[in-house]
Parts: sequence; structure tokens; C-alpha cells
Amino acid sequence: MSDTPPKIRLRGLSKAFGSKRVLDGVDLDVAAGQGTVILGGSGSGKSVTIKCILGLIEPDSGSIEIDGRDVLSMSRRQREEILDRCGMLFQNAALFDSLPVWENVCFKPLAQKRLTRAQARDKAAEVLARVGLAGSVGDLSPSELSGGMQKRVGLARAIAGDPDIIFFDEPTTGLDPIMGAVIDGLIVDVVRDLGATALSITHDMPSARRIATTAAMIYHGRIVWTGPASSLGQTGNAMVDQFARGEREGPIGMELRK
Ligand SMILES: Nc1ncnc2c1ncn2[C@@H]1O[C@H](COP(=O)(O)OP(=O)(O)OP(=O)(O)O)[C@@H](O)[C@H]1O
Repeated sequence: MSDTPPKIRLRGLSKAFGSKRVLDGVDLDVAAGQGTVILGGSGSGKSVTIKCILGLIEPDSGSIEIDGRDVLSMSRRQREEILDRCGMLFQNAALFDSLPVWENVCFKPLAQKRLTRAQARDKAAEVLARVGLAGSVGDLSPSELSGGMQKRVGLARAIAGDPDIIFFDEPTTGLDPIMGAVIDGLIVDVVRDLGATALSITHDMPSARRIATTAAMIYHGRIVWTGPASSLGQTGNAMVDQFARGEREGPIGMELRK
């Protein structure tokens, strides 16, 4: 056990939608300054977990601590201050087609009036360069970009506020394997340069091994295994290894596929 307190600590996190219990006591420590990935079948509650941390879904019970502070019991303003230090790369990048790339990149600081439009243009050019895009891309519409470029723009938006914590929701989905590796490399670089903590969701095992140090598997609403991401596929845990290798036979039954 490390002496450094976790950046994010979840204890007993539970959430049901109607009669459907999705999270049933999630316990998870996300180490500061490292990458952690949550694995689990479709519909197992990975996104709901991240949405609870981001304040987009209120859990029914349990606690969420960030830097040792319980975010569920703090005031709305205090919670917003903490969430302002978080960045998010959404699945499919989730860019606004009606806005040029530079306004997408600096959407949040512009909406919060923390930057003037001129400052936001400069900031966008700076972060676009960090993800390997020319400043001129800032004037394009997201619809004019390839999938790989859209992910880069989504990554630029995620880091534009110099966040402490960055969430990555399936960052390589829809990309060819080489572009996926390129995006993973950028993720590792920007997270390291910012000294940030990264919490990711992915079904892509090579990506999980690249972007995370620690992996955690969610099953039936709980974290059932945590260990080194480098060991995925050879963890010795039959459930995790079946999942990581994508094998049909194993302890994970067909109920996940219903
Ligand atoms: N706002 C909501 N209202 C009702 N049900 C929801 C809501 N959000 C999520 N769910 C349900 O919670 C379950 C878990 O969803 P979640 O999106 O967390 O899955 P996931 O593990 O991220 O899956 P995937 O890998 O397919 O993205 C699903 O059955 C989903 O339908």
C-alpha cells in the first residue's frame, strides 16, 4: 500500500435506476499522478461510476472523496471548484459542429468568461500544438476532421483547463489500431506533462495496458479485482483473464450479453 492518499476514493458507491441496481457498493482507489482503467462488460456501470464522480449522476449511497474531501457532502460551489479541475475526453469526442475547433477547445473557459475570445484563440492554438495539430485546424469545423483528428481535438479540450484529473471514455473507439496507439501515446504524454491523474474506461486491452498502470474490473456492480494493467490477460484471476482475452468460455456467463 502506498503512503500517498488516493486522488479519488470511492467507498460503497451504489446506484439503482428503478428496480435495476447498477452500482452495488463500488470501492475504488485511484492513485494520484497515475493512470487507472476500469474494465467491465457493456452495461456494467463504468460510465455511471464516472458520471457519479463528475456530479452528473447522484449516487443513492456511498462516498466519493477527491483529495481526501467528501464531494457529496460539500456545497454546490465547492463541488464546482473541484470539478473545474477535471477534464473529460468523451466517447466519439462529442464536439459541437456548429462551433469552429478553437471554440470547442476553449468551450468551458469561454462559457465561464475566464478567457476573452482573443485569449481563447491563443490558448486553443497552444493546446492544439500539444496534441500535434496545426493552429490553422482551429478555424475548421469538427465535421471537416477525420476521426483521429476529432479525438485529438477532444483531447485538447480535455486539457485546455490544465486539469488535475482527466477522464477518458473509450478514447480509441472507432480508430484504426495505429491511430489508437498514437492517441494513447498523446494521452500518456499530456497526462505526464500535466502531472495529472487519469481515470479511463476502455474495452481495448492494448490501449488499457498503454494508458494505465492499474486496472480495476467491475462485475455485478462491484469492483471484483484490481491489479497491474500490464498483467491483463495473465492475472491469474479467471474472470479478468477471460474478459481481457475476449474468451467465450469462462466464469463470466452469458448474462452480460443479454
Ligand atoms: N440515466 C440513466 N437512466 C436509466 N438507466 C441508466 C442511466 N444511465 C445508465 N443506465 C443504465 O445503467 C447501466 C450501466 O450503464 P453504463 O453506461 O454505466 O454502462 P457501461 O459499463 O459504461 O457500458 P458500455 O461499456 O456499454 O458503455 C445500463 O444498463 C444503463 O442502461
